[in-house]
Amino acid sequence: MTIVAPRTPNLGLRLPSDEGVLLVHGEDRPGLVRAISSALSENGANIVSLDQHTDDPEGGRFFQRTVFHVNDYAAVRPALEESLAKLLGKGLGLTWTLSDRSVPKRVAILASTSDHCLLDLLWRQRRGEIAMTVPLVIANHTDVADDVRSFGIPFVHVPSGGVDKSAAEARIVELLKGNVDLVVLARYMQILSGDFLEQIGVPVINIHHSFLPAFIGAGPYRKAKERGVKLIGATAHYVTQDLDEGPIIEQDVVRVTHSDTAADLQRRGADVERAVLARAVTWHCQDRVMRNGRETVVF
Ligand SMILES: Nc1nc2c(c(=O)[nH]1)N[C@@H](CN(C=O)c1ccc(C(=O)N[C@@H](CCC(=O)O)C(=O)O)cc1)CN2
Repeated sequence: MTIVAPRTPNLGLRLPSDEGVLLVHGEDRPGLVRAISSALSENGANIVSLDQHTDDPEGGRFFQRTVFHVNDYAAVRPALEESLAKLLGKGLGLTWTLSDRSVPKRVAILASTSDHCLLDLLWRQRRGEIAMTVPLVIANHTDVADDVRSFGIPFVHVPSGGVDKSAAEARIVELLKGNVDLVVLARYMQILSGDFLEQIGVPVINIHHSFLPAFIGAGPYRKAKERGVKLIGATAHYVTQDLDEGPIIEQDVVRVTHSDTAADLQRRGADVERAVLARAVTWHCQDRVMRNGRETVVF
C-alpha cells in the first residue's frame, strides 16, 4: 500500500489587491503627516493604517509607514508617483518608496550546510505565511540540494572558492542581479565583500547565531559555552561590510544551564534562529522595516 504523505496545508498567501505601502523618511518638521496624507487623498487613496516615528521631537529624523487603498491602483500608480515625487521629493526633500501589497517580494536564499533556517523559510513560504517568492537557492555546499528541489525551487551550487572568493561572488551576482528584491543568508558561512554588497544592489539579511553584540563571527555557541552564559540567542540583521555589525531587525533569547553542552546550545539555539529569521524576513517583506543609521525602525 502506498502511503502518500499529506502535503503541508497551504494556507494560501492572501495578498490584498489595490493596496500600497508608502514609506517616507527624512528631516523632521511640522506638517509632514498632513502633507503625506494630502498627497495620497488628492490621488484618491484612502489611508488604511499609518505608523510614524521621530527619533528626536526637537529636530530629528522622521519615519512613516502608510498603508493605503485606491481603486485600480496599478492604473493610478504613475500619477501618484509623480505627485509624491513633486511634493515629497522636490518639495520637502524626503526619501520615499512605494510598493504594491499584491506583489510578493522576490527573495533569494543563500545557505551553506545547515538546513534549519533555510527549510523553515521554504516551509513558511509554501504555507503562505511570508509574502515572498523564492526564485532560487544558492549554496556553497550541496548538502541541502535535494531538500530545496523537493520544494520545486531551483538549487545552484556555487563553491566559495577558498581564499579568493571573487569568482564565486561574481557568479552569485550574475544569478541574482535584477532578479531579486532581497537576499537572505540562512546560515551562509562566507563573509561577503563590500563590492558584492554594492553590486547586488538589494538589502541582504543575515541570521547570526548569537545575541549580538555578543560573540561576533564564527563559532558563537562554542564561545558561549566557554563563557558560561545563561542566555543564548539569535540576531537577524542587515548585512554590511563590517561582519555582524549591520542594523539589527530582530533578536530573541532562550535560557540555558550549566548542564547544557555546546551541542545542546546549538540545538536549542536553532529554534530561536528560525523564529527570529522568519519574523525579520516577514517584516521586511511587509515593508515594515526602515533603516536609521546603525539601527532600524520596525513598524
Ligand atoms: N559582509 C558580511 N558578510 C557576512 C556577514 C556580515 O555580517 N557581513 N554575516 C555572515 C554570517 N556569519 C555569522 O552570522 C559568519 C559567517 C562566516 C564567518 C567566517 O568566519 N567565515 C569564514 C569561512 C568559514 C567556512 O568556510 O566555513 C570566511 O568567510 O573566511 C563568520 C561569520 C555571512 N557573511
